[in-house]
Amino acid sequence: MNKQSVRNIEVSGKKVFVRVDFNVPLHEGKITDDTRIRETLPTIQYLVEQGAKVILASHMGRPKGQVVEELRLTPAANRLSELIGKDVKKADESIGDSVKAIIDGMENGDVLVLENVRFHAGEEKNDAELAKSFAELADVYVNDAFGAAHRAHSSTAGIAEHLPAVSGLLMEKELDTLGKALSTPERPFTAIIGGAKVKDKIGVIENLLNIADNILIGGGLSYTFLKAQGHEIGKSLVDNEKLDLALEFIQKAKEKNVNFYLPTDIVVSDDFSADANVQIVNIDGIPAEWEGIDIGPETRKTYAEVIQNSKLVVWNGPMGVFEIEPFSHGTKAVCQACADTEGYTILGGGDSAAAAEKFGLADQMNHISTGGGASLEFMEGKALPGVVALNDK
Ligand SMILES: Nc1ncnc2c1ncn2[C@@H]1O[C@H](COP(=O)(O)OP(=O)(O)O)[C@@H](O)[C@H]1O
Ligand SMILES: O=C(OP(=O)(O)O)[C@H](O)COP(=O)(O)O
Repeated sequence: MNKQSVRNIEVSGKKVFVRVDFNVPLHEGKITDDTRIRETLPTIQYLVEQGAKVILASHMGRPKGQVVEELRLTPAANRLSELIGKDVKKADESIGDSVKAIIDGMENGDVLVLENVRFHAGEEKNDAELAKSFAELADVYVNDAFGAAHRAHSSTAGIAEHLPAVSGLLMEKELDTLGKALSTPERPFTAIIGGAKVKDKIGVIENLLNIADNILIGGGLSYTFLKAQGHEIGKSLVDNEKLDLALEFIQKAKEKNVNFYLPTDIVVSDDFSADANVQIVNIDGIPAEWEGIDIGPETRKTYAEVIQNSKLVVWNGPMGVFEIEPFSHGTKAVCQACADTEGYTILGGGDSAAAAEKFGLADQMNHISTGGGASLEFMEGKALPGVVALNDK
């Protein structure tokens, strides 16, 4: 990576503002998955060991510039304290005199979690005044929030104009792993794209057509392609504005000798529930009132074989509605193939990571990215504002 890391600068005795992504899932005030907090521990522990005053800032959810009680960072601070076995202070604000007073009372090696930065409306606008107010709290800026690196906000981009700005260890690991894998991919390189966010994900396929050997399409994304090819897709998820683009991608894949796989059979259902009627049909047999909900057994077999024979696999997005057991088999088969292959496997996207956890296969992936949108934008070849803002080596 051509950006300076926290290991390249002196932090001992310094006030270090660390932007982390503690945007973890919460249910009734309890954290249901603390992966993002655990993944930040190497940076936090490094700074504590170096005797820095560690000031952590994060967003949580999308409070739109208002104080939303349920989106405070208190549960994250408490969880962090348990994980590092050390008292963690928590501020009720993220800027201003009250925060400065807390920081003035910090000893070297102390850790403070600021309040949700998105309680200030300026954060998402990359407001210059807010960025200055964050910068006033510290001597050094560290960005370890890979999950938010695709956002140009005051705490991810603007603040870097005022302080020496370097990457944290998680940021470095994510960029190195994704960067190495995609710049000189081991071949055959297979990309698997699924999930429901058709608009967000279709763009990544364009760049993958330039670098992958095989592209496997599944999940809700499939039906836009199948419809574009003239198949009846019933009530399946579709983005009618992307039909031409879908056809263009299929054509480009042919020109570039990329093997572009679409499902050949589908699990369809007449309702979005576990006790719905279910059928397995080939792609010309989707009944008009039914919905495609998972890839079928033949597709699963084909996809698993491609994955087994790959040297690099990048997977983003489930193959079906895996949350409901009868529709989880496609995602499970792909996940199992990723676990079994000797190739290097990279998994991105919150739901895909949750699926791997659910099937007990998460620890068999080589890298699970903490960024969904961020890893997608990285794969699209876009510059990430939170990285661009850091000091070059
Ligand atoms: N055929 C389908 N129809 C509707 N929803 C689907 C289908 N296949 C998968 N999904 C849904 O897609 C969601 C995940 O999509 P997405 O957010 O794009 O993935 P990720 O979080 O991994 O990036 C899951 O909740 C899953 O139920
Ligand atoms: O959870 C996140 O995004 P992700 O679900 O795409 O990984 C990040 O914390 C960014 O959050 P945002 O999409 O509200 O800017």
